[in-house]
Amino acid sequence: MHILTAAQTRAADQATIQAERITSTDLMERAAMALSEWLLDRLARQAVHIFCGPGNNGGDGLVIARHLHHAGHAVHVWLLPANAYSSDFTANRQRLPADVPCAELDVQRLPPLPAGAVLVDALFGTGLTRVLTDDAATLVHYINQAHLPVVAVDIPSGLFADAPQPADSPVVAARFTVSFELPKLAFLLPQNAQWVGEWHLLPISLDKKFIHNLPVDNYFVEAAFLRGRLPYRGKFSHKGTFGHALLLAGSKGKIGAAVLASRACLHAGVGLLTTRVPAVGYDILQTSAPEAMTLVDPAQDHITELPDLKPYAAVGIGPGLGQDDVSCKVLRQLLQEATVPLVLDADALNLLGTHRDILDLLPPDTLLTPHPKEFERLIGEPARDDYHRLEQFRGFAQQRRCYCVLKGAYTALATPEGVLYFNSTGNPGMATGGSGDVLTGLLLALRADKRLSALDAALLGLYAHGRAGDLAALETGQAGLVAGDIVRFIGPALHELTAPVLGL
Ligand SMILES: NC(=O)C1=CN([C@@H]2O[C@H](COP(=O)(O)OP(=O)(O)OC[C@H]3O[C@@H](n4cnc5c(N)ncnc54)[C@H](O)[C@@H]3O)[C@@H](O)[C@H]2O)[C@@H](O)CC1
Ligand SMILES: [K+]
Repeated sequence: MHILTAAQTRAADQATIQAERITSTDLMERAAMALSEWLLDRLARQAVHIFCGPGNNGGDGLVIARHLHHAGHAVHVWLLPANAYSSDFTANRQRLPADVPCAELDVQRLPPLPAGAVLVDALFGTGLTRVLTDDAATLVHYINQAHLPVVAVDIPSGLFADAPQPADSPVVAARFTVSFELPKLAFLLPQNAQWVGEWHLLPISLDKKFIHNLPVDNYFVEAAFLRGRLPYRGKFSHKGTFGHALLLAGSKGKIGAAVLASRACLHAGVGLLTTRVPAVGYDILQTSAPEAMTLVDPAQDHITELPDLKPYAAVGIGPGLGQDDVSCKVLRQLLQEATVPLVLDADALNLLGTHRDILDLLPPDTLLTPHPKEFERLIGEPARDDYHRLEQFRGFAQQRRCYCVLKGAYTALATPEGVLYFNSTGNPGMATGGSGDVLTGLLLALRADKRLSALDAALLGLYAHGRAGDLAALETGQAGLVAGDIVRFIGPALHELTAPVLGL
């Protein structure tokens, strides 16, 4: 899915209106009708108070009021006085049945809101041009202080759709944000979670061809986006078809990371896996991941030597590696000698952050998987806010010609071309030790598969990781989920993504 800017969203609305030969009032009716049905599916008998601004967001609110009223709900409409109103607002103001209570708000004397009411925020949408002040700001504070559930229409009022805003800007804190057709960048950033709440998208048949041709820097990745990218396993496949991967992982006390990454790699369909561990890990790995071949380092507690790289189709390094100087030498040597795809995680990234000269050795198309703290160490500069972090992240991948993953609720992938892909799967249960090691193993398996491009391997890996976590949580609950549960569901998650034979 494309993630559009506010300006592109307006253009897509206009293109749809022209292509379908409908009016903007018709499109508003379609959008607000969909939202009314979304509300009707969830409302019990609560009174609904709808706050309408002067533009088309307010127009949506008026249409919703009409539909809820016709469905037999008690609806109250509150209008924010303004000097001018949009034509679709005015048209729908006139269509509001006379028996729906509708009043202009006097911000000096705001009415008490009844306990148990549901509030609909239709004050401002994507037409917001500046931070809210004066009456609009007073109204936002009043809504937030009511401590009643708020459903925001399209976007919480006061929130910019795709740009940072000054601290302390008044923004409605919604429990639900219900938007149309495509997600907005603002919904994906942790700093906005307090306002956006749980967001939902309703399809309104915007012009697909127009949207497809719009140049965008950001995508939201759902299953449909990945359809056909993971080829089926042909009847005459053999181990060599899926590649032989090498994993360098583990140090004393952190052999579990090597085990989890190895098991994830095996369950993601790698042809063969060799795992390099220090001697302390030999028995543990042989016992807990017997399908992996174990290549023991001469040292007891840390990896100190790089094995011959010739047999391998891809190499992963980092989980539980430790940050010993000798291991750093191994990393340096790997970056200098490798001619196959690399996956770098955890301590490998921390070592890059503390020995910044090795960053220049990163081969093109290397896949790095930092979480925000590791990313900050990697670039050596804290981010001002989530938007700034995204731009640092995009810039890093472009400058280093690498694929970089930024782990979080909507894990993002940045490409060497500077495009961002936000993953849609996963749940808070996955915020648990070892789930990053699982991701590394999974990505390593997909990078060893020569049938996949670097981009497809990364996108499929991120999606399958989150999906495996979602499937696991159905069984364990989120709190009960441990990284090993994610491993168990990698197979089913990849199976869902696999292209059918002959693409039919
Ligand atoms: N364009 C379309 O065809 C559709 C639009 N839709 C709705 O229309 C919304 C966008 O409507 P508009 O473009 O009219 O914009 P909005 O309704 O978001 O806001 C525009 C109004 O707010 C005022 N305004 C902007 N910033 C302000 C500020 N900081 N303080 C006070 N006033 C401010 C403007 O002067 C204007 O009167 C979407 O978010 C969505 O809810 C939907 O009905 C779907 C179809
Ligand atoms: K709104």
